[in-house]
Amino acid sequence: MTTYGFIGAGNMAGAIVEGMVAAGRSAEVLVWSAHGSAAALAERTGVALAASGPDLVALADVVVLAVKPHVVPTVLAGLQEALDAARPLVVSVAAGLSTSRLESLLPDGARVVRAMPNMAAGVRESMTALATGAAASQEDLEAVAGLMSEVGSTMVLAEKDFSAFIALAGSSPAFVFTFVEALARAGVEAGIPKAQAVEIVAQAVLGSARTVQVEARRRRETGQGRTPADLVDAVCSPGGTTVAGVVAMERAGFSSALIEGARATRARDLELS
Ligand SMILES: NC(=O)C1=CN([C@@H]2O[C@H](COP(=O)(O)OP(=O)(O)OC[C@H]3O[C@@H](n4cnc5c(N)ncnc54)[C@H](OP(=O)(O)O)[C@@H]3O)[C@@H](O)[C@H]2O)C=CC1
Ligand SMILES: O=C(O)[C@@H]1CCC=N1
Repeated sequence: MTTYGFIGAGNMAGAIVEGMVAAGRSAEVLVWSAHGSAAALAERTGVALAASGPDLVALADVVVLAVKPHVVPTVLAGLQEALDAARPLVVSVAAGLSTSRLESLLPDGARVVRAMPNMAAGVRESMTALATGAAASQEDLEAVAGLMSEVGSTMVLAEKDFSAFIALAGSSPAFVFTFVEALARAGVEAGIPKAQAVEIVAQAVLGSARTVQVEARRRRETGQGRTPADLVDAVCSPGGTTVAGVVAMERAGFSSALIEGARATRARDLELS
């Protein structure tokens, strides 16, 4: 059994750990953080809490760094001795930190895999990108894919594309949550209670996403599936309600706003690195 040790237990580690617990793999998880959030996560989910960072490193086969990017150098500086002794596989989910930057902060020859998950890991629907560092093997990649595929879909991605990926998947749940909140507010304006409006919009988003996936699969397999643009056309009856809404949304800059959001996210990731 592989033991996955999480350093940092905030939003992202919390989502992955909750996904692992939902997958029945809580026995493989160990957590630690500096100021009490790991203790709270362990209490909430029943996973084991390490006594200290060095203890976690000594016990884990795979150490997952889930602290903010600017905290990673300090955390690794405090763990050098333990990392050098145990030589675990190190996984980072931090935005903006390349595998080569991570390797420069670790003992020589450290095996590093970079992962970019998203918050949907908590419901086992993350979209996670993976890239290996210079010393990591195919087996190392498979160990991390084994962890992340328990909490959603995974894809191996060239590291140069991670900034774009963060815009499309790592950060995009916040774009979608903003969309849900805004559309639900429109429902409230029209007289629907907020909780009911959120439930309605969430199911509409879920169903739309599933439709895109099913059509994309059909397109791959048979060449017949519809693209997202085809699906927009399928909902827009000529002279109907939807096209009136889509035209008004585009007049207000909906597509441009999303593209600008993705560009700013990508630019910020490049800036962090
Ligand atoms: N949030 C998201 O949707 C996503 C986040 N990420 C990446 O995940 C990483 C974590 O982000 P997120 O979970 O949102 O951040 P949070 O602020 O929610 O969590 C950060 C965690 O770091 C811990 N921490 C802070 N300082 C130290 C320290 N010196 N030693 C050990 N642990 C420490 C905190 O615990 P304590 O206070 O107890 O020390 C806390 O549990 C980031 O690098 C981010 O780029 C990647 C994809 C998506
Ligand atoms: O906002 C951030 O920097 C992190 C990385 C991806 C999602 N949250």
